Amino acid sequence: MLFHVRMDVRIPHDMDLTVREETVAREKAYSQELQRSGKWPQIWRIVGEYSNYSIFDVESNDELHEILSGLPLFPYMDITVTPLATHPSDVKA
Ligand SMILES: O=C(O)C[C@H]1C=CC(=O)O1
Repeated sequence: MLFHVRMDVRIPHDMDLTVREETVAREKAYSQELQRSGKWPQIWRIVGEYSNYSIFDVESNDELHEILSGLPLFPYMDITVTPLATHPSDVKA
């Protein structure tokens, strides 16, 4: 199942710098492990924003929720999930 996910990062300005750097480093490692596994095949920075558009390829809504809620930055993100279906005009389908 494919999902389009928008993540808007909203780290509080008063967060301790060391905690912020450690959390962002853990986020990067978590994300890259999922990218290597194939569960998170695409991630794109949205120009001019601390936000990304991502594609997830997972087995279920529950799996996606588990992945997203495990993001170290999850408490500091607004997340919008859009389920994707095959388009009838897609030449690859
Ligand atoms: O920077 C972001 O867009 C937030 C987050 C998603 C993956 C990652 O490494 O950081």
